[in-house]
Amino acid sequence: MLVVDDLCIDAGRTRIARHVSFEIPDGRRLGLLGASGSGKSMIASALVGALPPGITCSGRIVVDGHNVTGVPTPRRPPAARPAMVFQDSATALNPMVTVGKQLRTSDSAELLERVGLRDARRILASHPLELSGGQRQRVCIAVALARKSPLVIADEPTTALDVIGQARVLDALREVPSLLLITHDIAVAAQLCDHLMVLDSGRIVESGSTAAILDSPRTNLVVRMLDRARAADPFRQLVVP
Ligand SMILES: Nc1ncnc2c1ncn2[C@@H]1O[C@H](COP(=O)(O)OP(=O)(O)OP(=O)(O)O)[C@@H](O)[C@H]1O
Repeated sequence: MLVVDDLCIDAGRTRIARHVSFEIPDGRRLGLLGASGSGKSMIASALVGALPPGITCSGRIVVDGHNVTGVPTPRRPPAARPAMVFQDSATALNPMVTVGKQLRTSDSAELLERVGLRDARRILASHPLELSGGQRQRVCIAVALARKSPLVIADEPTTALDVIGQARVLDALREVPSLLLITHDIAVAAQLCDHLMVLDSGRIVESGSTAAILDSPRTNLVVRMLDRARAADPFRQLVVP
């Protein structure tokens, strides 16, 4: 269980996140939505204690009963270490170490298969920069799954993928115990998440069950997101998972 209480994130005098509070009870899949620059990735970084230098936070982040505000993941008790899929797969992996060595698990081929990577032997022997962006993105997801953490935080995990790759990754993420999915795409969030939370300029402007938000959005921002998603792909229904 994750509890975030009154989280504020600041870059000097600029406030990036404003009094953000939410919970992820065990078993929940929460989608964090918002336009580019609204503060989604910064909130994710705060949750794993990895804010960039010069960025500060206040408030409280509690994971599995431990107050871990500002504490980097490796220094936390094991139960309070969410697995993180960072947005930039090129920098998230160590370029000098093969995928196989970074996955470090006996079921690595099966994990790669689960995220839609079939050529497991070649990929395990490759260094990250020998892979395509979409392959690297799926390796990052496999690395997060390998941690077997009760909570996975995935920041835009499907942006480099085609629709088939995207579906495989969403299926794999459906299996994790609890999930925070960060995305600007309400159609992706609606496919995977039972609850949604919408951020505008660092402030939560709407939150609730996916069904309630799709049925009766309360803000113009969400109405516009839904209109855009339906116009972009009229064949895909926005359905409640
Ligand atoms: N290192 C930094 N120093 C100062 N400000 C930063 C830094 N990194 C990001 N910001 C600012 O913080 C705000 C939130 O950025 P963030 O990356 O969290 O947005 P986001 O919602 O994840 O956007 P995107 O969907 O484009 O990834 C932006 O205004 C950005 O300019």
